[in-house]
Amino acid sequence: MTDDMARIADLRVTRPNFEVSEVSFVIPRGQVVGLVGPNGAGKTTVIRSLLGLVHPDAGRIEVLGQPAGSSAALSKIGVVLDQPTAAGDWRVHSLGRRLGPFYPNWDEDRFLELVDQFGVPRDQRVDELSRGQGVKLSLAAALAQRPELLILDEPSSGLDPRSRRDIGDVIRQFMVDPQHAVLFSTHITTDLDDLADQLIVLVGGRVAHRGILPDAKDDFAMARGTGEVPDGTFGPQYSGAQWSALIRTEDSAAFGPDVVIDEATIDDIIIHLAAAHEEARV
Ligand SMILES: Nc1ncnc2c1ncn2[C@@H]1O[C@H](COP(=O)(O)OP(=O)(O)OP(=O)(O)O)[C@@H](O)[C@H]1O
Repeated sequence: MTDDMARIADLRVTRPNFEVSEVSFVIPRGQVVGLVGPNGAGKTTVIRSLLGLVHPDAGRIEVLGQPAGSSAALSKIGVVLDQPTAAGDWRVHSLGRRLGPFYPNWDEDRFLELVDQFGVPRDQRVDELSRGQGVKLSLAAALAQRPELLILDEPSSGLDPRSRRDIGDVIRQFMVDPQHAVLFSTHITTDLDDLADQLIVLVGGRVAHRGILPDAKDDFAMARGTGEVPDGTFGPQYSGAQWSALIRTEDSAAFGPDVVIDEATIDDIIIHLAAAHEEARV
């Protein structure tokens, strides 16, 4: 059995005003991979390519050694996409009966257990659920398929803090099995703390940074000072006379005593790499 759940190599997807380009990464078994980046960075496009819902212009994608989108690959993947489910007028409790036949490993008891655990009302119509309840229902359905790979596209947006913690707990429980893996795209980067093993930062359709957490954060630091912004900084932002910018941690010693250096958060990395990308475009 391969240790890699999925492999993406040199993915290119060309849109009229946008291109995902040279995106390569691996989702190893036993890892939670966090996919982050600003709006429009290409996260959903990469996820949809992994599911075979988007046909790449170039590159290779394999899930469990099978081509993306093949039934063999899809049968092992549980998905929560960033769109409401199409099962509008169905009742929550009937979802399992309707979806189950399409999934060979469907576990109805697990589905209803998760529905109750998440506080989703069993008798409610699916199209009358709140956004957060809809996400929880999708997650319950994804896990009831007994997948090996869980793909979550912004599951935490619209969820209250308690619900986000519940989702984190369910992912941790899923990851107790070392054969499992998760790809998790999010804008709430603190949700990746203590959860993600690997971080992939997409900016402008390209991988701007990738690494194993928590070290991936340590590759960068934040610098701030006044006056002219020194070379070796990324995406400076200004507040009055003060600038702040991302730097490579290994370059810290090159900045003089007037530059204050702090740790960078994942948000700092995204914001300043995106700003640097925008600067490079003009
Ligand atoms: N079907 C499509 N046709 C044309 N352009 C598209 C299509 N799907 C996505 N795009 C464009 O591709 C770019 C990347 O979109 P994508 O949804 O992958 O980004 P994202 O990182 O998931 O963004 P967000 O964080 O806002 O959800 C955007 O500029 C979007 O307008």
